[in-house]
Amino acid sequence: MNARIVVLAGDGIGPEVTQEAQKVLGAVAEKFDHHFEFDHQLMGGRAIDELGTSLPDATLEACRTADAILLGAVGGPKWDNPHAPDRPERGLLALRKALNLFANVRPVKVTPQLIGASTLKEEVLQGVDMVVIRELTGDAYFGPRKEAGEEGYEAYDTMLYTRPEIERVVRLAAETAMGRRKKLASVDKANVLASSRLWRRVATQVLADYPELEVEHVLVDAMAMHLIRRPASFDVIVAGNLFGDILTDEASMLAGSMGMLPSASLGDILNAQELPLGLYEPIHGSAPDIAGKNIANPLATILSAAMLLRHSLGLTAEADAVEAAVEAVLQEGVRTPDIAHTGTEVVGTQVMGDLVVEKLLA
Ligand SMILES: NC(=O)C1=CN([C@@H]2O[C@H](COP(=O)(O)OP(=O)(O)OC[C@H]3O[C@@H](n4cnc5c(N)ncnc54)[C@H](O)[C@@H]3O)[C@@H](O)[C@H]2O)C=CC1
Ligand SMILES: CC(C)CC(=O)C(=O)O
Ligand SMILES: [Mg+2]
Repeated sequence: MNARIVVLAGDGIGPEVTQEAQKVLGAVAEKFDHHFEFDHQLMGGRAIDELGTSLPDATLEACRTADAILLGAVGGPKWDNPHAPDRPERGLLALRKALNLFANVRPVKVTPQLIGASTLKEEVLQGVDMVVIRELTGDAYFGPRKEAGEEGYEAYDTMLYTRPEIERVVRLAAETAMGRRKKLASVDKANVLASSRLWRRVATQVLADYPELEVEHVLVDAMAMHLIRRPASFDVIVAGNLFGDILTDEASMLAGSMGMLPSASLGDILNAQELPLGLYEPIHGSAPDIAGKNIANPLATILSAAMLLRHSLGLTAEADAVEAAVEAVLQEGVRTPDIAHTGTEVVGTQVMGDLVVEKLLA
């Protein structure tokens, strides 16, 4: 097949990890006889530096007309001034909103080979296999906000959810759970927040259509605890934007590292007539502390590329092949520093990408 994939490398380790994922996609094209065009576009901090805006019009247009989008990460201390007219993260939020990518699907799976890389006990990690669906275009990230002035007296963000925004993401989560182990946990803070009380009411109404599902409503603070106490008991978790963002960084440590969790940001896939345009990115940020050192783990981005193949290009065998190649490399005991443990061989970002390609083409 022919496909145009927009690559938004971004800032920090973004270019390092997307380079490896592109290498793997190139190998997929070679092995399975596809033609992938990689269309590199500016977004985030580099776009602010070069074009004065975090989401240039040309980037948005290239994304709208692409078959799929692969993103590294944006942001960094260089752009942290609260009084600057634009911020790298704003471009990413605007892109998600403009493409109506309201569901961020974050699978969390514990690979047996990585249990030794975790600080958690083996009996807690055995059998962990969940999907967190994080609402992506609402909540405090998009509600009315006021930045503190120079005097720093007052600032606010507004947690705002509407009924349709909750309905569509909970329905997507319910359908996902129906195709899995039929268990769904909905996360909120309904004891305190009005937006969470609406979330719980709407979720309860939507889930009444799914009597086969085993449903639990969990307060977010308790969820932070349950995630590391009984992670294997969760199948699908649905949460608002802010809670889902925080809980998945926590959940990444079940898989061993932030460098291991991929994600797909999707729109209305339940009613789509054709393969959906999606944005695929690791859950981590631009990791300025390790940028430029060739030590970032590219596997989250490579696994995001596998999700891209599966969801936006419909290439299931190819996606499976990428995931199998990643597993084969881990099986051989090769690790980037973030997932290294006793008895493993430590390699850099580029070698890790090369080894995945080697396994894929073997
Ligand atoms: N989607 C995006 O573009 C996101 C951007 N950010 C931005 O990234 C910047 C840094 O944020 P942080 O809070 O430091 O979060 P971060 O996710 O970039 O890093 C957190 C920690 O995890 C480590 N880490 C992250 N990815 C890794 C990888 N692939 N391999 C090995 N170690 C990895 C980092 O070295 C750091 O110690 C900020 O400007 C933030 O706004 C943060 C999250 C998401
Ligand atoms: C950079 C932020 C907009 C979001 C974030 O942390 C994420 O998408 O995981
Ligand atoms: Mg995050």
